[in-house]
Parts: sequence; C-alpha cells; structure tokens
Amino acid sequence: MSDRLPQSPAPRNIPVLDLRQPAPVRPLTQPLLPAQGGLSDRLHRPLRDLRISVTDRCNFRCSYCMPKEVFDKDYPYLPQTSLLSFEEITTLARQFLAHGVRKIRLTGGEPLLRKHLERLIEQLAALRTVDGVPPDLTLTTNGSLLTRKAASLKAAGLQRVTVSLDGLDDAVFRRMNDVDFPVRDVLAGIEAAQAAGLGADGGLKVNMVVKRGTNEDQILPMARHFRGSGVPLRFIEYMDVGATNGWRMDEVLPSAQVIERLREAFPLVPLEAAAPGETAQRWGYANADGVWDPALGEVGVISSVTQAFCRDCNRARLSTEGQLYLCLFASQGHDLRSLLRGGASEAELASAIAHIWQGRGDRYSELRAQRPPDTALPAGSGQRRVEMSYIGG
Ligand SMILES: Nc1nc2c(ncn2[C@@H]2O[C@H](COP(=O)(O)OP(=O)(O)OP(=O)(O)O)[C@@H](O)[C@H]2O)c(=O)[nH]1
Ligand SMILES: C[S@@+](CC[C@H](N)C(=O)[O-])C[C@H]1O[C@@H](n2cnc3c(N)ncnc32)[C@H](O)[C@@H]1O
Ligand code: SF4
Ligand code: SF4
Repeated sequence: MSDRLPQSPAPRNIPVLDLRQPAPVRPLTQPLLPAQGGLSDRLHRPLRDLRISVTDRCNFRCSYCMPKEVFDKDYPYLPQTSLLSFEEITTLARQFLAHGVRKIRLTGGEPLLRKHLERLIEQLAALRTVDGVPPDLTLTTNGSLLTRKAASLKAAGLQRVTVSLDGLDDAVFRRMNDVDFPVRDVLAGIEAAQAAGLGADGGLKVNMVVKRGTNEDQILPMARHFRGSGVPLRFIEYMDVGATNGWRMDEVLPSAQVIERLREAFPLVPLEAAAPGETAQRWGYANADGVWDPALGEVGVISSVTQAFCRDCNRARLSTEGQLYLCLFASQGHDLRSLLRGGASEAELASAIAHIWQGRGDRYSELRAQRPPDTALPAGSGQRRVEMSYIGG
C-alpha cells in the first residue's frame, strides 16, 4: 500500500462539504450487466479505461492541483528509482488490455516532462486490445511543451490529446497556472497538435477547470474561441480531490450554471454520450432551426461534484510508482510494482489485477452527493487522499 500522501504543511483549509442541494445522480449509460469477456467489479462495472501517471512533477502550479505553498522546492517528489520504467508500464498495460481495457491515457503531473515519453508511446501503441486493435492512446497535458513535441508524439503512435486550458485572457491564465506562463504558448501548442494530425475527428479536446470567482469570466470567451474550431471544449467542476488545494464548495460553479450561461449566448441541444461511462455530458451548438450543426461542434461539462457519474465508472488509475488506484478519491493504492519487481509472472500480475478489480466498490462522488449538507466526508475521511498530481486526474 502506498504511503505517498501529502506532506506538511497541513492543508490550508480542511474541505468542509457544504452541498446545499444534494446532487442528482446521473443515469446509467451502460447496462448493469457483467462485462462481456472482461472483468466486472462489485457494482458490475467493467474495466475499460486505464489512466497512467508517468511523473508526479509539473512545471505549472495550478492552485487547484499543486498549490505553490505545498509543492515548493522542498516537496519530496518521487525519486527516479520509484518510477515505473517504460518496460514495467508496458508489461502492466498488456495485462490490463487482456482484461478488457480499450483506452489508455497518459497523465501526471505533466506527462511531457517525462524524458523520452515517445518511447513509451511506441511500446503502448504496439499493444493490442482483446479485439485485436491498438488501444485508444491519448494524453492529457498542460500544453506548455506541445509545440516542441506534437509531431514526435504523433509519429510515436499517440492518437489524440487533451489540453488543459483555464482561460484565454493572459492575466487570468497566468494567475491560474501560477508560474506566469503565457496563454499564447499553449494556444500555439494546440495549433501544433492540430498540424501534427492529433486533432482529427475531434481527437483534440480542451478541458477548463472552472473556479467560481477566479476564472468564471472566461467561460464565454473560451466557448466563442473554440466553437466551430473542431475542438470540443469541456468545463470541469472544481473538485475536492487531494488534501492540499483548500477546496471549498462555494468555489465550485455547478455545471448547470455553466450551461445556463452558454445557452444565453448560443443555442445548445443535448447530445448522446459518445461512449459508455463517459465523464462529460455533451451539448451540440445548434443552428437557427434549433438543430445541432456538427460544423459548429460541441461543448461538454464534467460535473463530478454536482452530478456524480460513479455508476458508470470504468476507470483504473496506475500511479507513477505503480500503485493501482480504484478511485480518484482513494486514500490507498494496490502495490503492483512490488509484484512486478518481486518477479511475478504475467499470469500472476493478470490474476492480481482481476482480484483487485473484482473487489472494487468505490463510488466516492456518489456517496458524497447523497450525504446531507455540512457532514463529514463519507469515505477516506480519516485518511488523507492522494494528490491529483500523483494519481494523474
Ligand atoms: N470524479 C472523477 N473525475 C474524473 C474521472 N475521470 C476523469 N475525471 C476528470 O475529468 C476531467 C477530464 O478527464 P480527461 O482526462 O479529459 O478524460 P476523459 O474525460 O475520460 O477523456 P475522453 O476520453 O477524451 O472522453 C479531468 O479533470 C479528470 O480528473 C473520474 O473517474 N472521476
Ligand atoms: C492533474 S492534471 C495532469 C495532466 C496535465 N498536467 C494537465 O494539466 O493537463 C489532469 C487534469 O486534472 C485537472 N484537475 C486538477 N486538479 C483538479 C481539481 N481540483 N478539480 C478539477 N480538475 C482538476 C486538470 O485541470 C487537468 O485537466
Ligand atoms: S493541473 Fe496539470 S498543469 Fe496544473 S499543476 Fe496539476 S499537473 Fe500541473
Ligand atoms: S469518484 Fe471515483 S468511482 Fe466515482 S467516478 Fe470518480 S473515480 Fe470513479
């Protein structure tokens, strides 16, 4: 089990959940049946999505993720020897694919800081799902290094990319990343990714975390900028993940309000989920007849706080040092690295993964949404949860 939990100083504010309006739970988008030919957890959820964190380091200090006061020069980042090697990651990924995983997302920290990441991408792109096709291979990045790396990532076999961008106004963006990084460089990274072919068929997405009172004025400018560009934009509710960001409910702008603001500016129509277990609720930009115009594209909201989507959650998370986490809000992982380094065979690894997934009952956001307002966290409340930069988001 991991002991990699946030170090001192103590969190600035202990998150006190104040859900004045208990959230509805989003309806299922996949049937509650045992996974076809794959694993199923205790809540009958299949294993489909593997998110791999390749580094716990980042060149940004977004306050909702790696606040400067905590992630300073003395922060005990993982030593090189703790990190899974590319070969170790590939060995584990092969077992996850054999269990039915179809999508692999590389994340971090900032994944593009991991040296020679292209080599890992090449290895992962050569793997096959149970259907005999390459996995849907994607990556989430802050975009700061994309101008330099987009072409080599594409050449290595990356299929698509998601760029996080919290505003278009340079001053707001610099405040959000808290390292004075200019917005024009991320926009250039997005263009480079499109030019490299990572944006085909909506493969390039942009995610914006919305913090009430901080960057909410960027919602409409961002929507205007990406409408009709072929890049789906998704607004993410600010989450109480980790224990260092001083999360407060009053800084969450519920997705319903985001959609309301968008609808005042543009006609929108709800779209079907593109895939079972999808995180985002999708809306299409409509034409004058109120019909979705695919040329105008779509926008989405990820409402983990106000509309939990645990019932569909098919995501496993592999931390930088090889801990398997079953939920973004978990306090503890399952140590696959020790198994690997202890000489476990691939069959033993596969069996361990199956055992862990079949015992999974995590549904943190859903449980929290069902609690009355102003009560303590239902799960992991006695323990500190892992940080987003460690588990990878
Ligand atoms: N609470 C919660 N948030 C999640 C989960 N999965 C992803 N997110 C958050 O949703 C945001 C978007 O995630 P992405 O990395 O773009 O992944 P995705 O939505 O699966 O991506 P696509 O494959 O492009 O649809 C990030 O901030 C994630 O932290 C989840 O299982 N639970
Ligand atoms: C942890 S980052 C890692 C990848 C990369 N550094 C990036 O920012 O895209 C993954 C995603 O998590 C999101 N994120 C981090 N902390 C969050 C929080 N407290 N609430 C909601 N989303 C968060 C980020 O905005 C980003 O889209
Ligand atoms: S959200 Fe991404 S870019 Fe921002 S601090 Fe976290 S890991 Fe870095
Ligand atoms: S809170 Fe946990 S179980 Fe629920 S959707 Fe997120 S990762 Fe999945």
